[in-house]
Amino acid sequence: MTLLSEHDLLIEKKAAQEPPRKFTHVTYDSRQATAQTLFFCKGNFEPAYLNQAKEKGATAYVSEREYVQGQGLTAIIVRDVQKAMSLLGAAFYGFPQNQLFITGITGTKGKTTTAYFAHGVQDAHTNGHAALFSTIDRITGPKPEQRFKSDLTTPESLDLFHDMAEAVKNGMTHLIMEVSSQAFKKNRVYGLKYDLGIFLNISPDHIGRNEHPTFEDYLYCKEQLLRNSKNVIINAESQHFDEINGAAKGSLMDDHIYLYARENSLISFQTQVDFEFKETRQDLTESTVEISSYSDKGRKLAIDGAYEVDIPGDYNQENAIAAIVSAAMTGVSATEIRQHLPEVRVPGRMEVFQTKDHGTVYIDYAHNYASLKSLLSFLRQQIPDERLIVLTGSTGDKGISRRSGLGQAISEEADVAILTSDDPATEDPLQIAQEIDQHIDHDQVEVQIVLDRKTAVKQAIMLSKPGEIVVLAGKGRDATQKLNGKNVPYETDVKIAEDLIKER
Ligand SMILES: CC(=O)N[C@H]1[C@@H](OP(=O)(O)OP(=O)(O)OC[C@H]2O[C@@H](n3ccc(=O)[nH]c3=O)[C@H](O)[C@@H]2O)O[C@H](CO)[C@@H](O)[C@@H]1O[C@H](C)C(=O)N[C@@H](C)C(=O)N[C@H](CCC(=O)O)C(=O)O
Ligand SMILES: Nc1ncnc2c1ncn2[C@@H]1O[C@H](COP(=O)(O)OP(=O)(O)OP(=O)(O)O)[C@@H](O)[C@H]1O
Repeated sequence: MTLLSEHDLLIEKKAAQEPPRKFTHVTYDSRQATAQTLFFCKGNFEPAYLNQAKEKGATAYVSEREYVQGQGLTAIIVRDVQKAMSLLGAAFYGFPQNQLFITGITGTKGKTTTAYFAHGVQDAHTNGHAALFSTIDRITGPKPEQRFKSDLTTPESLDLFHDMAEAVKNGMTHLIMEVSSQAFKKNRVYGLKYDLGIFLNISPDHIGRNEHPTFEDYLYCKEQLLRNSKNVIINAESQHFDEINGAAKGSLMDDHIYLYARENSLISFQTQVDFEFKETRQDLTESTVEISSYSDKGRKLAIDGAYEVDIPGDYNQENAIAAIVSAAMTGVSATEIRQHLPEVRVPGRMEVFQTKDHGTVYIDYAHNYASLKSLLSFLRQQIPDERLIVLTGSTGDKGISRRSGLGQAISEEADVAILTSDDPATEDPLQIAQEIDQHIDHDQVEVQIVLDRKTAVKQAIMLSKPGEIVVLAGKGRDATQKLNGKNVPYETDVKIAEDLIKER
């Protein structure tokens, strides 16, 4: 109760006749309640869930209002249940964050890739004692059963602190986690402080029903990482850099803010950054970047010199720089970083497959303007005179602005577009494809609509000739399709492509 009062969250506590002495479980899902559970009523909650929680043994509930269904239980009425849940969750699991060096990563694009880079290097440095909470998977320990698939980029607070506590129990000393703007908006990470926060970039995305009402709200939520970190690393080339840097300066002294930018970028002439980097070699599969430090605090990290990045794409160099600086700040030497960075691969991000009789196939997660544009313009530079064939769809029920963005990126860079399904959810995939198509310049790009994704993948590869590039965008290694509102198993773009390539 003290914790809630300190944060001005407690409105009232109504104790049951026999108030609980202790709790052995906390949950926000009535189906998971057991004896002596503290139950949280949040989100699209239905009062009947409280009946179920009570039947299963819950002894108290936390909620923004009192429910008749909660009669007989201790009721803890709070101003904001999500905030209360995060604080009480951390306390229930013994404040596991205090025993981990936590690196939080935010940005519209590159969170997962940067998290994998940082994790790969920190895990090697700590002999397997770095945990990872990413969009793809969560790693809470070194054993295979301590690695599982994620459902959200940043878990609900109770799950977050549960998994952190597991990581501590499994001997982990470091945690690298992606922090989505939704996590801040929904207070999944309320009260959590990061040892290090990385801000990669921001561009319009995640605006709409169930997400952010405006871009300003999206930016404000992302900036919370800077306000809750002890040290921050910021990509100075990000759009809205002045606001982002301003948010960092609002809560941190300059000594705790590390800025990086590409050499000769506009911002590198306007602002004193701590690190500049330049590409010294790049091809279709890898690149080399060279870092130079330009401040005392930058020089102290001793990371000047060349690094190999074995995931293609110039934007992955930016992601790698953030990971290199962050690793150095956690005590990893430049030699170790140089050794382990090239070993990192990210499932479903820039995976390259060579065919015998057709083009080179890239499987990537790009699914909005910013990411598809970066990907295609990188590939276009590599093959200025050959055809670039792109397969994409766009998700239903969210990110509506992505449809025009994808059409625009295709018009600017591609020669052929195959429009298909990508989690249409409850929407008609044909209509989504037509919406993307409306934004494609038909004088520049030949368009085909093939709604069955497996057929579309095969068609895209078969259409290509040696020297050309096929991009299968949007799904990475996703093994489900959301069709007609249901999650249906999907072989994955990777498996379909591999099987076809084996045959050809
Ligand atoms: C809008 C939003 O944030 N929704 C999240 C939220 O939903 P919610 O609280 O309304 O939960 P709900 O599923 O409607 O159910 C209401 C409550 O009743 C409970 N319940 C339900 C059934 C029952 O029988 N008994 C019971 O007690 C549920 O456990 C829940 O506590 O809490 C759920 C977990 O408890 C999340 O799964 C869900 O994320 C939805 C699915 C989602 O897609 N969110 C996206 C937008 C998201 O958060 N994405 C970001 C990444 C975006 C980015 O890159 O920026 C992320 O971090 O993943
Ligand atoms: N720094 C970057 N700038 C622009 N595009 C990028 C950057 N890094 C990665 N991408 C593109 O975005 C896609 C998604 O990358 P990644 O999964 O690392 O980002 P994310 O922030 O975790 O994305 P999401 O929020 O969609 O899960 C990649 O497949 C690539 O096409």
